[in-house]
Amino acid sequence: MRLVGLTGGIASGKSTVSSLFKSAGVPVVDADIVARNVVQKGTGGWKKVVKAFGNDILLENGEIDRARLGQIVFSDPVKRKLLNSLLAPNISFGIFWEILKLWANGCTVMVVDIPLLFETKMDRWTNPVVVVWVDPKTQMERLMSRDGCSEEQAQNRINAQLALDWKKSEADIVINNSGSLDDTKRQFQEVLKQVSCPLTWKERLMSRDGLLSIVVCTTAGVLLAQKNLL
Ligand SMILES: CC(C)(COP(=O)(O)OP(=O)(O)OC[C@H]1O[C@@H](n2cnc3c(N)ncnc32)[C@H](O)[C@@H]1O)[C@@H](O)C(=O)NCCC(=O)NCCS
Ligand SMILES: Nc1ncnc2c1ncn2[C@@H]1O[C@H](COP(=O)(O)OP(=O)(O)OP(=O)(O)O)[C@@H](O)[C@H]1O
Repeated sequence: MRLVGLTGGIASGKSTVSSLFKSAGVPVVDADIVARNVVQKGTGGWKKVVKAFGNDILLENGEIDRARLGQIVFSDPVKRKLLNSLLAPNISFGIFWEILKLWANGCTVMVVDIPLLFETKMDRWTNPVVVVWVDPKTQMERLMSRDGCSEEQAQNRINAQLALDWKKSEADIVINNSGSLDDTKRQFQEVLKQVSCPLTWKERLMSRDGLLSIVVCTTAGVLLAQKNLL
């Protein structure tokens, strides 16, 4: 199995690239969706967050007010660390579960879209790591325009993550998303070729069918050996 790590900075274009992967038939595990699911009303994650941050972060219907919680954690590193530590186990398990389901379905190449891939050190489980990079000015403009936030709020969100240039330096593959969507799509075609190249023997062994072959061969070997010994 090949686990492709997809990461970048906030509003650098990860979701845009992950949609391209999905359109090309490559399944994507989206950590932002997992992170949303684990704090749905009544879940264990929801209970932990409400206990730590109080009822003030709830909407009238009892769901978490994400905008409110975002304002709190993106302007206070201590509170952000608290939220991260509370949710990390739930998010990691959720991601693992989604990967396991795809693996059990026989999927051999999948993408995990994790904004905090390097920050959470999950990059050690993925290969190759694709970083979606964007120049700082464009990142700021796109973030402010998409989220309708001020420059200060946008800067706080950018500062909450490791520097995008550093992530770029650690990447196996970089997609420069500073230009047009067509430009990104062109780069994506090359990336798709790279991530779809034949699996290495290690990746094959890690896939469902590879592991099944090992189990079948080992069982047959043991049975044969026992028969010969009798
Ligand atoms: C703070 C919250 C409530 C804000 O929700 P909101 O709907 O406004 O944003 P959303 O979840 O769509 O995240 C948007 C982007 O913000 C960035 N981001 C989210 N959480 C964090 C964080 N803890 N630290 C740094 N950046 C973050 C990511 O780039 C993400 O793609 C939410 O992001 C959250 O619960 N974060 C903690 C969970 C987490 O770590 N998520 C990242 C998945 S690896
Ligand atoms: N090449 C592009 N040209 C113009 N706009 C773009 C381009 N790529 C992405 N965008 C826009 O920039 C914004 C951020 O892109 P996107 O949501 O894909 O980023 P992201 O990295 O997934 O963000 P987040 O970290 O918040 O999840 C979106 O509004 C998107 O439509």
